[in-house]
Amino acid sequence: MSAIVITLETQANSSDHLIIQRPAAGLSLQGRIRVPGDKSISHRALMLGAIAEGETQIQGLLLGEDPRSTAACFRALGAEISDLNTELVTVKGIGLGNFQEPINVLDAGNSGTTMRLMLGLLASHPGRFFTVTGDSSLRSRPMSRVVKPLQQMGAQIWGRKGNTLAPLAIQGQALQPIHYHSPIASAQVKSCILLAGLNTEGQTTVTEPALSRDHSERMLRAYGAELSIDPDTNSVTITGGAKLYGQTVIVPGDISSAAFWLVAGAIVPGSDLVVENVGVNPTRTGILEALALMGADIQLENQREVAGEPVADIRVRSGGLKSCTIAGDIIPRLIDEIPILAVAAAFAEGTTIIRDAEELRVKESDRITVMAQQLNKMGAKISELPDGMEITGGTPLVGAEVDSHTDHRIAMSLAIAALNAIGTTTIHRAEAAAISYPNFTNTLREICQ
Ligand SMILES: O=C(O)C1=C[C@@H](OP(=O)(O)O)[C@@H](O)[C@H](O)C1
Ligand SMILES: C=C(OP(=O)(O)O)C(=O)O
Repeated sequence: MSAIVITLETQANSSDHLIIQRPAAGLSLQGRIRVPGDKSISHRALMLGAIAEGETQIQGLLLGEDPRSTAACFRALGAEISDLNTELVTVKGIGLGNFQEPINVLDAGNSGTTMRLMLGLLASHPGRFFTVTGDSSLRSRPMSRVVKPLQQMGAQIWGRKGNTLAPLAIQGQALQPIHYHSPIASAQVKSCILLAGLNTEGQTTVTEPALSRDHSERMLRAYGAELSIDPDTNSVTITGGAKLYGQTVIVPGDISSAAFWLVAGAIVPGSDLVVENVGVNPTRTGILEALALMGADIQLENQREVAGEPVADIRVRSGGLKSCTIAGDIIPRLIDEIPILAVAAAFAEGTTIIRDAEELRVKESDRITVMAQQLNKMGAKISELPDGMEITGGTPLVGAEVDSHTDHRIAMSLAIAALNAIGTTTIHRAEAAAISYPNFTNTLREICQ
């Protein structure tokens, strides 16, 4: 039985080709693995640590490019953040309202979360001027979704294309509280307004059309903010002016990263994998529900609560998958997992429909178009819908030359598809994985042994 060959080749332009040569038979995935820290929680631990009084200690921080961008921005705003490459990261907070005016542009890199959440804080710091930018992907992503409500609070923000695109310039102001009815279920929009509200006298409320991830709400409370939540209307109200105090944050493994292994274990015959220590906050577990609908054999073991977030070990064993329909309120609870869900659907019997996911078009890439194009190169049958995809599974995939379009979730989803495709797949620009999962290729090798 020949083994799988996984090669990472760095090109002259310093981008990587990930080459996966799958054996004709005999591959199964085995082992107990861990995934890196949750990206959403990592950003928030750094940000709230920076605006709190005293010291925050963070265990298990994600060392991906995105949280590194957050750390760099908040260092420039005055917080003392220790070396990120250590087991315990400490943040010496400067207290709410105390940002220093950075002497240069704040660079959020590839991270929408960094830019949108930070904008809420910057806009509400009177007397300071800030400029923010990002990489070419982030500079093309819509910022009006946060700029508009911040302007309703009195913020002064300027940007390209009618203040909708970064680079943005912000003249900090004392803001007015609002009740904002967000047209989209977005944790970034919700968190931006809550952070602006934190630094604004009075009560600021955000209502969203469906519940998005609630890490900000949980962590703001833990740091000492006054928050009330109305689950019937998906509304959160924050009372401005509270002092935050440094906390110990233990970051669980990221379910969005675990999703790659859950799908890999479900589709590669004979597999039995356990992903340990994964955050299973109910606002993030849509992927588990979707895979259950598809008939995947997934079990939660050792369920517990760690530092205010539910955590479990997740076991997956391979088995035939069937198609399903994913739409409506579940979408925000699995938004980042749709690329890998498309891979699962390509191996499932029947036609899977994904709808209400137009947000995918404004992520790091247009994830609807890119996933359809790239997986179709491998022989998948995916047609685009304006707000999703129609995926007819069951035909074997074959190795091909594919491209991540510099989108981390696309790079990793294509690698998992390659594990179950006949022959050799080359993923161009695979280095994008480091945005949220720096050790992805090592874990891939580990479970294929
Ligand atoms: O708040 C967060 O940490 C995130 C919210 C989501 O974005 P939207 O708020 O744009 O849906 C998600 O896609 C992103 O990866 C992380
Ligand atoms: C969309 C994502 O992140 P962000 O919006 O923070 O760039 C993601 O991680 O898939």
